[in-house]
Amino acid sequence: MFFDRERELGKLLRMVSYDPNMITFIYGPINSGKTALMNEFVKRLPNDYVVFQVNLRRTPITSYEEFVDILFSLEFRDRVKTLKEAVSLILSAGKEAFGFPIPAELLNEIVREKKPKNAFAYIATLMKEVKEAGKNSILIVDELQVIGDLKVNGPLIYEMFNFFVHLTKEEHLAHVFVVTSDSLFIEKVYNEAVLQGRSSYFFVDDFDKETALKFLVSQGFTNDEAELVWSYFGGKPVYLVEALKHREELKEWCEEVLEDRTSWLVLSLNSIRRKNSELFKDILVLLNEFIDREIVKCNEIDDAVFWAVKNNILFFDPRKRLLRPQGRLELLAIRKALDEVG
Ligand SMILES: Nc1ncnc2c1ncn2[C@@H]1O[C@H](COP(=O)(O)OP(=O)(O)OP(=O)(O)O)[C@@H](O)[C@H]1O
Repeated sequence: MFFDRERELGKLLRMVSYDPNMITFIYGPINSGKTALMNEFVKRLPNDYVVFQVNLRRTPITSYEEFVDILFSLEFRDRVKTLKEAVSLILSAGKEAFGFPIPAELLNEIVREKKPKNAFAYIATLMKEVKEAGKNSILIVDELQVIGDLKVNGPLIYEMFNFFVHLTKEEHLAHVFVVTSDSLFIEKVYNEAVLQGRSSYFFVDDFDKETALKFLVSQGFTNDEAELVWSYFGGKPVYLVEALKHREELKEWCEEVLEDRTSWLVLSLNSIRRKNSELFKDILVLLNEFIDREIVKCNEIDDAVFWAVKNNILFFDPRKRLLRPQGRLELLAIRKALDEVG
């Protein structure tokens, strides 16, 4: 059951009705519904689009071979002998193509030579052929940051950024969407010279109050029940969906989830206190800012901010340079945890 996001869907569909020009980074707090939104977007695309999804979160990627494995998914292995056959397979597969079909011989060469450029050149050629056949390519990459440390003749991520610029601004071959919840990654991307003037940012936030309440009421909740859920979880879709399963003992369930999140935070803070008392003090000062505010200005990612963002307690928006809890649950957990450790 997919709910709302009509404004976001309208924007995305409009975006791809023009020639590709920029890489679009889809970002936002954790579990805000980025993946669900992109899935719905794909469903609503007209049939003259071909969507290639590269999901890097499925398995850990620690080598070039593993990266190539994800790119050229097993599903299409050994099914084509030539580029022409690969293109036919894509065109006959419908709107969603999972991975890029590639002749086995070429794949072996790409793995042997360890030159990501060759893999990307092959994909660009495929997309060119797709375009000549009258279809528009869309590339959606989920969790690109997982290859952040991977080096294959230099950092692989830069090779990918260059490839995305080639597909968009230079050749207008494909719309490229990079989806991530990692705001530290977005911060790096935002300051990356190679991406200046070549990327745009699309923010997917939790539902606002009106939408969250509408969703819950549309699923049979009373206004009071919906208000109660909002007071614990704000508009975080994942919890709204979970709340539906706990209607019989709603208040207890809300309290339990908050208790769990608070205990986890107290444990993490106590562990930091033992290991690094200076950092612990700085984190306390930082979290104390949220005692009477929900959002604060942040100009510098110091160690305390880094820790809180890395551990998904806070979310940092690099464009507005704002820091806030990942969701309402985290805001409440911070306030309770400070009572215990402070
Ligand atoms: N528009 C929506 N309508 C109904 N349910 C939704 C919607 N968006 C998200 N959800 C629910 O919330 C869950 C989490 O959403 P999703 O996985 O899309 O978040 P995400 O932002 O991609 O997460 P991550 O932070 O892990 O990248 C979904 O599995 C779904 O149950």
